Amino acid sequence: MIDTDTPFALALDQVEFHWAGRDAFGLRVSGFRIGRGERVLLLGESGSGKSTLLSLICGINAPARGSIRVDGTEMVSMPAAARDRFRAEKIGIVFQQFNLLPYASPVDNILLPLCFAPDRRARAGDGRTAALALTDALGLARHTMASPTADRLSVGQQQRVAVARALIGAPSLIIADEPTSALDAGSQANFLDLLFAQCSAAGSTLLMVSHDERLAPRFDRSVRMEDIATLTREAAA
Ligand SMILES: Nc1ncnc2c1ncn2[C@@H]1O[C@H](COP(=O)(O)OP(=O)(O)OP(=O)(O)O)[C@@H](O)[C@H]1O
Repeated sequence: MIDTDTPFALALDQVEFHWAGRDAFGLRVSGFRIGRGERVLLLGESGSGKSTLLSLICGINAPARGSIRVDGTEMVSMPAAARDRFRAEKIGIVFQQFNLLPYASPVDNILLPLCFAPDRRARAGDGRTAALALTDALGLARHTMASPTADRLSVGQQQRVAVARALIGAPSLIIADEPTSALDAGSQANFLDLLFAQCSAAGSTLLMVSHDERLAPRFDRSVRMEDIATLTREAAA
């Protein structure tokens, strides 16, 4: 459900970004907004800049100019350390490659963001109990969660641990970069059911990236990269 009292979970205006050393290659977004509680699918071909855009929204990279507001707070003007703390509190991220710590346990992986986010840690309460409640809801067996290290899990199990890590402590914005790409169609539908249910329970807004248009009907709205962003490429040599 969309909360209209606080209009935007995410607002980008006149954003311009260049990768270091690639001045002629840039990504521009004139305006993009997501309402609180919305579930938005971001579609785009490989190389269209989806992951780059997510890195800007998460504050991992900073644009050369423009405004990026999460829950009404401007991220672009923040010093890098403040931006890192803000990201840990406000944004749960499911990375394309999951980025789990291979030699840490599944539970310790899930608890990791809470180390840098005191408000989120307080919301989670007892971290271990919260982590296991999430993984139960995401369909991970307790014996899987008892694995001493995350690298012993299957890809699908790692994916669920990565989602639990993003959701723990109910951050206001969940960013997921192609989290269903390793799943067959039946598992994808089931995974989205679980993800949506957990986002609703946490009151989190969801922005999910995919190149799979068939997922669009499941979302409140789908947006194509080419409709919100312009890529400027270097001239061919
Ligand atoms: N670290 C980097 N340094 C320089 N250029 C980069 C870097 N990361 C990505 N790019 C460039 O940015 C462009 C967009 O890449 P990006 O990964 O954002 O696309 P994408 O839409 O997420 O692709 P995919 O669906 O294949 O993951 C590519 O041309 C790539 O070469």
